[in-house]
Amino acid sequence: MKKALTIAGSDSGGGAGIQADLKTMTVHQIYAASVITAITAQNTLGVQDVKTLSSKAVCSQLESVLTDLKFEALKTGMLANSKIIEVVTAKVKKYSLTNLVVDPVMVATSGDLLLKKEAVKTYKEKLFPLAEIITPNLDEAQVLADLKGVQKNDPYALAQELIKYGSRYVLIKGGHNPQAAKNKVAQDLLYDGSQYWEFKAPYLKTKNTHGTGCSLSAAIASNLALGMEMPTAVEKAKEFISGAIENNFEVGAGQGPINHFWKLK
Ligand SMILES: Nc1ncnc2c1ncn2[C@@H]1O[C@H](COP(=O)(O)OP(=O)(O)OP(=O)(O)O)[C@@H](O)[C@H]1O
Ligand SMILES: Cc1ncc(COP(=O)(O)O)c(N)n1
Repeated sequence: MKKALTIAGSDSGGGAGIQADLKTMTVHQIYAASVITAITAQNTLGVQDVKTLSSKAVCSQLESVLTDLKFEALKTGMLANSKIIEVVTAKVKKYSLTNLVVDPVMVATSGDLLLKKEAVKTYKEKLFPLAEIITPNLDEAQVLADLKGVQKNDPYALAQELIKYGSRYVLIKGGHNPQAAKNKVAQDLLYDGSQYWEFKAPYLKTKNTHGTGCSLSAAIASNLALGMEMPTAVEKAKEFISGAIENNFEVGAGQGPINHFWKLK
């Protein structure tokens, strides 16, 4: 049994965060362990409250799992602030962890902030250089790259800028790209500093996409744990997400979750 670790926030509504990661890893037949960074009071309508754990509490969870379990891959989701990013960085170094997938979560689908502004710099300087891949959505890529003019909306320019921070791959997710709904294509762009890979899927018209970003990065980490090369890991993860969005179901009155279980069909 391959093992993967998620370091992320809890979504009490079960659609995103740690809960989405555990479901995703489980349906990929990966043994999943979790380190919780924050407890969000959240449902399909939004985030009602956030309690961020101390970096000490995150540190002791990491020590517990890393002194005992050996992981083939890990992912980070909501890291909330600079101190937590620094603790994660220190442990990745101390335990020589490989196959690190960094999903730089900043804002929930509902628009609620999940990262302190000061932490953007820490991500870029400390954690990105250790990552095998970073997976920002278009909005996050824009904040991280800080480009001006037309380049701001260009995934190719954004990928070229972000690869400079030292991750091996950059994946710019296109679900929030206004072009996606217009052209009816959800396109993600992978870049390794010299080659581009475009991953396309039909853009599905549904409000139930809560947790897509978390689940995509957890699926990439699962596929890396299973031994896939990065382009294949992303291709398979994208197939998984497209199926999970297509098979979504109604939970709650707002933006509902995707259906992780379709993979078991
Ligand atoms: N309506 C859609 N139809 C098809 N694929 C989609 C749709 N929305 C998002 N995706 C895909 O889902 C994955 C997550 O992309 P997105 O850009 O939404 O990331 P995110 O913003 O981090 O996720 P979230 O919406 O959970 O915050 C990508 O592979 C993207 O192409
Ligand atoms: C704890 C937590 N982590 C991540 C997200 C982002 O997911 P989404 O953008 O789909 O709301 C979230 N809403 N909550």
